[in-house]
Amino acid sequence: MSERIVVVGAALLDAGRLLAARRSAPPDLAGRWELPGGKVEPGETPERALVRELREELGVETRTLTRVPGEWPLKEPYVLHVWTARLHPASPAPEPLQDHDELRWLAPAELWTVPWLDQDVPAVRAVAALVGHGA
Ligand SMILES: Nc1nc2c([nH]c(=O)n2[C@H]2C[C@H](O)[C@@H](COP(=O)(O)OP(=O)(O)OP(=O)(O)O)O2)c(=O)[nH]1
Repeated sequence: MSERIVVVGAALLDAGRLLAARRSAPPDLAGRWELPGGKVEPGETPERALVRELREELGVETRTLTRVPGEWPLKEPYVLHVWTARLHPASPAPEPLQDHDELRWLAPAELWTVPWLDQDVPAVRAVAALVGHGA
């Protein structure tokens, strides 16, 4: 039986916009857009994993808010869980420090203007439904 590994993704929200991140690696994912985040490590809560990953990848300080209902299969053995998050008021602005080569804050009307990873599309739809982002 294969173990599932949870990947946490952030629906990072600011002023009604959602942060999308373009992956720079690995080659089969590069150029497509995702919700920044990463694997939950053993013994770590998803919320802590998300704060850690966003600090490492984007250089930001964040607060995790609520789980977006649902889970989405990625390449085995990974499964994607998504949490809404916000920047701390004193956080630096996000920068693509690791894993990404471009970031974009998407207003509701812009949500589908980036080529999301195929496996992220249903997750982004669920985020849109939860936060009232035009889907
Ligand atoms: N973070 C993130 N990963 C995703 C998404 N969609 C998707 O298929 N993935 C895949 C890419 C990877 O195969 C896997 C884990 O993501 P990751 O590479 O960001 O995880 P990580 O930072 O913990 O990885 P690592 O470099 O430390 O090994 O999930 C998504 O929306 N966000």
